[in-house]
Amino acid sequence: MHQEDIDVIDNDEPQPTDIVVAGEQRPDQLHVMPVQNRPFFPAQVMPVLIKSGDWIETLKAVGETDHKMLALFYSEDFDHQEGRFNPQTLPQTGCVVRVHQVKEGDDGDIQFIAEGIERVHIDSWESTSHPYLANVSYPETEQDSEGKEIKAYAMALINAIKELLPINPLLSEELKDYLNRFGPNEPSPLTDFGAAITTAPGPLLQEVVDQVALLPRMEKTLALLKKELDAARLHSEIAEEVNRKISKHEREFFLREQLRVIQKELGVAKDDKTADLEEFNARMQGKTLPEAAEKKFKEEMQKFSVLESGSPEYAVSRNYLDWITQMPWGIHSTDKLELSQARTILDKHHDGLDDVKDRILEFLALGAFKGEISGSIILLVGPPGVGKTSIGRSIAECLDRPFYRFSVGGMRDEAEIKGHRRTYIGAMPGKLVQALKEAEVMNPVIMLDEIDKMGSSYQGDPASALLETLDPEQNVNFLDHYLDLRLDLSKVLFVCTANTLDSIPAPLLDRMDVIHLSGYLAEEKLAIGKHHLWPRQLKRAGVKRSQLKITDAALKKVVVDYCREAGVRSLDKALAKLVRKSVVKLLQDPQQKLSLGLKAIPELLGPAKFKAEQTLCGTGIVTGLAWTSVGGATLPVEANSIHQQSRGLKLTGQLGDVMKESAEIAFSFISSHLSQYDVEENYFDKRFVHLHVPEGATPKDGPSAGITMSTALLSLALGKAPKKHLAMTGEITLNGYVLAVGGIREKLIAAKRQGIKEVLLPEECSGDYQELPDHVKEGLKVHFVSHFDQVAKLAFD
Ligand SMILES: Nc1ncnc2c1ncn2[C@@H]1O[C@H](COP(=O)(O)OP(=O)(O)OP(=O)(O)O)[C@@H](O)[C@H]1O
Repeated sequence: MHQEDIDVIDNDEPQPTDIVVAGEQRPDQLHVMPVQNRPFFPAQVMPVLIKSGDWIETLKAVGETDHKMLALFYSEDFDHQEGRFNPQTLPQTGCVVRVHQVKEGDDGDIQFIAEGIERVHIDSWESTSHPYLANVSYPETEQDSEGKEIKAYAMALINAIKELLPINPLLSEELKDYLNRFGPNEPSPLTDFGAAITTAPGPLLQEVVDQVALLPRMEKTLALLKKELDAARLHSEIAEEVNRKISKHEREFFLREQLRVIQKELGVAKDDKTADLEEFNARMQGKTLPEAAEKKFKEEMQKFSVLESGSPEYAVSRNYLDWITQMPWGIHSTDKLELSQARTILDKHHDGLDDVKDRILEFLALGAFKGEISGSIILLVGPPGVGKTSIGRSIAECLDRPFYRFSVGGMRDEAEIKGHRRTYIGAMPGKLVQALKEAEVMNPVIMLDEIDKMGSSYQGDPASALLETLDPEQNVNFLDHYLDLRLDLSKVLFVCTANTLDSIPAPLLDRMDVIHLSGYLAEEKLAIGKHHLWPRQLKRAGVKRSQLKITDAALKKVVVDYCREAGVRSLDKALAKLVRKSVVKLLQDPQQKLSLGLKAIPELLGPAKFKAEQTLCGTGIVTGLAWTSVGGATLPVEANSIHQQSRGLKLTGQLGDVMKESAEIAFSFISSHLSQYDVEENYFDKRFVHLHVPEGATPKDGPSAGITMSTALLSLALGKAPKKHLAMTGEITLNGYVLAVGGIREKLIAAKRQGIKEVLLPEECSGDYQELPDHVKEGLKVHFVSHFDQVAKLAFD
């Protein structure tokens, strides 16, 4: 601001010699000027700024006087801009000041230095417009500085001011000015000075100005100073706290930065991006990439190197490079194709399963002959717990390849096989890429579990994606959407597992070498339990073989009375339970040696779940054989005549459509051929027959109970029970021909489990039967039939 001195007014700096001793010069008339914000105190020397040019008149008038004095009055509602005020609203007491150094700025502001002298009262007004002039009087302040109370207050005031000084360093300047003008023992100026340095609001300060009497003034000032002190203390505490917090953060930041710089200087660490780039390059050492992949990798590295590390693109690119560089490009494990060793490995992990092992050895032999295993997919089908997964694992061990297993059961999204496109947030490669990454070679054994339970949804059909993946013609160029690169999967050996073939899409099934694993016989389970499951359970529990034993008879009891399912999983669980319960006993006396005998089994496992053979038998009751995805089962069929009022057939037992039709065919055939079997021709004409297949709650379907239902109806008509310990399976036609059915092996195993001695099978199944291992055939008398006449003969003669 350009400032221009106004020559009419004395421009001297206020000098100590200018001090006006009260009473020395007391004009009766003074010009009056209001001040905003806070009142002026007699002990102050302060610049005063006025925004309106109108007041220059007043200041000029003051300049023309000898004394150069002006009365400043505090006015709450005075507006400098407007320049006017209501003289009636001024407080009672103001302050006489001497005016120095009046300066007028370009923008109309006026500034002068006011040196406070003493209190003043307005008695009457001479002029209530510019320049304002009033008749004034000067209230007397008693000067009893020796009074005890006053001295005490003065001390208290000095102490409070002293305390304020270090908290607000600006005050030290003001104190210096004050001490230049007054001695430390002048209580009135001291009191005014004390009030002036507080930040109390204007009205409170005016109360101090109005208070002419010294003692109450000191009291008021002391209260204001104490308040100021409290506020100042709180303020400094807060400031300190904030500083402490900030400085802690700053300290950490600086230390970290220093550490980073030092590490960089020492070559201990690089910045993240450089480290990543080096890591990615290092990972690619020794890998042979196809040309397209190499190009893509280089492009992506180039892009990554210029990306800002905070950008979202950076994270996407880094993730992509992370995946690409972890792929085992060009790395293959060398197959071990020694058949004798393979046999040893298979035998080590699996009891029985000779036919399965033979098939696998044939498969490996073919590989050995060709020099490599490629182009075939093995499908292991069988009920749960028969060792499909562990056979798969053993194949990998035989070949000395890494093994990776994942379940495709319930998979509904094609992207799980082929990956998501990179544009999606959180995109990931498909399972096969993940498998290769994990296996670290391009030719692992990958097991796809539960291939029969794959779903499909609007997100695509994973079965079709799998078709492409497994097809040796196509998987040389398998494309994962995330990597967007062609991978050669033709060297991977895929082993799939399923419980049933029915739900596997035909084109997929077509590409696979199917190996059946049917359920185990009791003797096989016994051997598996003894040689594999029991030792494994002991090992898991950390129990020595010598500490806990199980007799063969006890193990057999567990197999026969507690675990009759096709696989050995529940046997494994039962053995685990035996070990668990025995460990509790061993803990009580670690030295003792336990041997679990026949008696211990019900004690530890509870009552037997299966009772001794109780095949239903009698007139109208025939045992059939069924196949389910969890193994074979015996299936009794009951026929009964309810009344003789009308002809009719009622079917119960949760039968499916095919089975219902099969029952009707059986009924039609038997009723139309009764005379052939020495029963009166119209036996069924006036009989209402009920055919039931227990267990009623289990849904059943399929045509394979055709001859069983026919035999049950014939037995009813003949009034004669069929041979005991006989079971049968076969579809029947309307003319009594017996057609082939599936699952012969499982059905025979189930028959043996139930103590069946004789079985009737369709003639067409004799081929399947011949292929069965001897131990399955052993102990069963099998008859092959092609027409129901033979069935009737064998069942009732
Ligand atoms: N023949 C066998 N000899 C030794 N152990 C066996 C044999 N068959 C199965 N087991 C054991 O039984 C357990 C269950 O086998 P596994 O998990 O391979 O069954 P799975 O057929 O794959 O069943 P799921 O269809 O339910 O996956 C495994 O611990 C396995 O080692």
